[in-house]
Amino acid sequence: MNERTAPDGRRVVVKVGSKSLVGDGSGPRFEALAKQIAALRAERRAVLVVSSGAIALGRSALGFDKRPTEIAQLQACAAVGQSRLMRAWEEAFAPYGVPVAQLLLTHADLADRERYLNARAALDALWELGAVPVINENDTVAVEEIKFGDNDQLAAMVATLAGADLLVLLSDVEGLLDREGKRVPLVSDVSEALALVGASSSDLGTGGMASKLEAARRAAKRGVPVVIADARDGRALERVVSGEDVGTLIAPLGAKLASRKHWIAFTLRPRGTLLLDEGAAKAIRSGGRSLLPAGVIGVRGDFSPGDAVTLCDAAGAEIARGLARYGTRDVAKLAGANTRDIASILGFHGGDEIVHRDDLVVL
Ligand SMILES: Nc1ncnc2c1ncn2[C@@H]1O[C@H](COP(=O)(O)OP(=O)(O)O)[C@@H](O)[C@H]1O
Ligand SMILES: N[C@@H](CCC(=O)OP(=O)(O)O)C(=O)O
Repeated sequence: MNERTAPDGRRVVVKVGSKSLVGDGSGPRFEALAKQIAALRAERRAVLVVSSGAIALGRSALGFDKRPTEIAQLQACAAVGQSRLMRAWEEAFAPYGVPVAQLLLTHADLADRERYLNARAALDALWELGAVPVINENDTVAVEEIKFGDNDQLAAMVATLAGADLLVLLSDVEGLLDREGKRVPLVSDVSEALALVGASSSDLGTGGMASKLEAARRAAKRGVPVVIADARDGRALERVVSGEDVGTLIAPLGAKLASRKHWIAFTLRPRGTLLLDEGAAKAIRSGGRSLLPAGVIGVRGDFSPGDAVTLCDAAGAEIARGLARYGTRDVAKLAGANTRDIASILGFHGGDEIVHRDDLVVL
């Protein structure tokens, strides 16, 4: 596929990287973005911003000349920088009379289905009331286990949460560049595109191009097209939404996963691994089947009933993700057993399946 078509941007998530917001000329960046977003709202589009930059802004306010490495210091930078970041957004939107709303999220907020749905309702209410939500990770309280990874991943999760039909990742590059430094307009195979990627050149951002492509892969599974575009172009967002050939479009391929299944596979973090024998691996791969105890040959990790687990074939290759009906110890006892023996092995019966097909996503 090498032709681009205009994305249907009724609901648009725009992620802006630290370097773009806090590097040279950051004042005009906030203003240029606010102007474009206000114009999109006037066309009755719903827009939300995932904004990085808290740590970078806080770090200069606190006098660090390099990014600190100690977690507590990074958290302090985020706490100081976040309010400056919001002030910059508020000032940029003020001329258009657009209220901005701060949402700080941790992964734990989205890993709980009820909190996830509450966050979705809050976004809908904000849009209905005419505000522009500005989302960042709650870095001040987010320790390693509850981190999203980086804001590219946060943006992909927020795009599916918000039911977006377009995700724009703005960075300080034209888009994905090939080995000759030329812009790649369209990516249909993320794994192939990843081969082009080197490390990020700055100590401001955390993601790099690989992270943007991973985020795009994640969003594409929910049918959301992603464009990586250049924040240095003051009209980039406008151009992307109107379908101009700028940046790199990562087009969704294949069937679109249902919202809950996407959440199981791409928002939840697997707490353990189930190893399957050949027959079970085949049955799961072909789709539409539950995992029964008989096909389990090994279990790793520490999970409870309802936690996400990853399902691997005997060679360790990941096949699927799903919600376990039993915890680690019980799965270990049930491995290889016949379904009718579950109650006698465990002393209770929590369901015939280790992972029910309704809770299972083949990758
Ligand atoms: N093939 C590539 N094409 C474009 N950029 C690349 C590529 N490989 C690595 N990069 C790096 O990725 C960076 C963008 O990621 P990052 O620094 O995390 O930005 P942001 O703060 O906007 O998230 C670019 O500035 C560039 O240094
Ligand atoms: N949440 C952090 C940003 C983390 C991040 O992913 O940064 P970037 O790679 O610049 O998008 C902050 O506000 O500083």
